[in-house]
Amino acid sequence: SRFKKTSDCLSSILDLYGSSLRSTELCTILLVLMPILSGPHKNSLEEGERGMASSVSMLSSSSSCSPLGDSLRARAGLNQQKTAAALGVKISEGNGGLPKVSLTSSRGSEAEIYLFGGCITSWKLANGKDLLFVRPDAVFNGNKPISGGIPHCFPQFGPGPIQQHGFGRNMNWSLADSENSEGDPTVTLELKDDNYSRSMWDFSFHASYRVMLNSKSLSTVLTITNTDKQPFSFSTALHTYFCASVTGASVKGLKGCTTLNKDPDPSNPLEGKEEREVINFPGFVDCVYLNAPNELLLDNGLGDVITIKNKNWTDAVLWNPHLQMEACYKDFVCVENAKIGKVQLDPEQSWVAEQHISAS
Ligand SMILES: O=P(O)(O)OC[C@H]1O[C@@H](O)[C@H](O)[C@@H](O)[C@@H]1O
Repeated sequence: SRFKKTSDCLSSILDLYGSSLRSTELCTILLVLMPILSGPHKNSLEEGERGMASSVSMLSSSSSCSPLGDSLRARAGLNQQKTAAALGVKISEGNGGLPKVSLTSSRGSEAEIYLFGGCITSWKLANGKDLLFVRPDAVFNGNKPISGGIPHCFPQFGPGPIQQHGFGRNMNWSLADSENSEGDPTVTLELKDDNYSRSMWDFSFHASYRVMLNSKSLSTVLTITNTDKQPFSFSTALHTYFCASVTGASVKGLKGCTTLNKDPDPSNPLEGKEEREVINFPGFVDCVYLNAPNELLLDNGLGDVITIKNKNWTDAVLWNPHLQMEACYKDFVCVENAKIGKVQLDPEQSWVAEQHISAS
């Protein structure tokens, strides 16, 4: 419904699905759209919308992919028996050839997720503004975690016995499912233990990460399930990098929380209490907030106020590296939903946490 001209609709369909359409499917779409383009109602938006709706329903019931699509689907871990990705969900090669899932809402917002690390690297509103930040030193080589967007810290926030922030951000997640509800796409990614994870943390687990894009919000549900025969415990976080002007950025909602301040000594955090209503980023900031409320407000200093709501992410972290990252510290702040205290799971038990970020 956002297209004024049916030809714009057609070119958008081709952009989104061109590489995965069979010629017969393409012909069907053209057959539906041609009468609208050339017929008596060619200037009628209503007719254009109807034409688009029927094309769309055919696309979503399509189940075939081109060879390129098949190889990407395989790399994405997509079950070959399943139908093609849902409307508004596209799998392509991203930076460094890594599989990338692009979400496009019919109301114009967009998001990108790299399966490597299950990392959401971009969340754009309909006006094209990206609210997430990827550091200029980020590498997309499938070895090092992607520095930016929303990396996972799992099964350790850190510091701790295994690598800083755990291994969830440098393993390949797979795309388990995709759907579309009234124009808004949702995908579910999955991660399971393998030899690499077991070399550091010898447990069998299943992680599911549901990502829902709406016109003005991006929501995630993370579910960790113990698939082992013995109990395990973990800590975790969504290490969200937001685009910001660091001199104008501020966070509200943390007054009264117990703080573990890693400044000046990260290995020996100082316990305290947050007294400020509005927290700014005047220099190096690295602080854990225990028992944080389930709603924070981030003014990114760039004209957006972002509401960060959560369920069951009991803690929060603010981080800006200041001069430790001279090249980019002015352009982002991290506001992280976290679970710093260990979650204990018995076999077959699950832990679920939701994050909902929306912009106004
Ligand atoms: O691993 P990254 O993305 O560089 O982030 C590192 C930082 O992540 C923050 O969450 C920690 O509180 C910091 O102590 C740490 O330095």
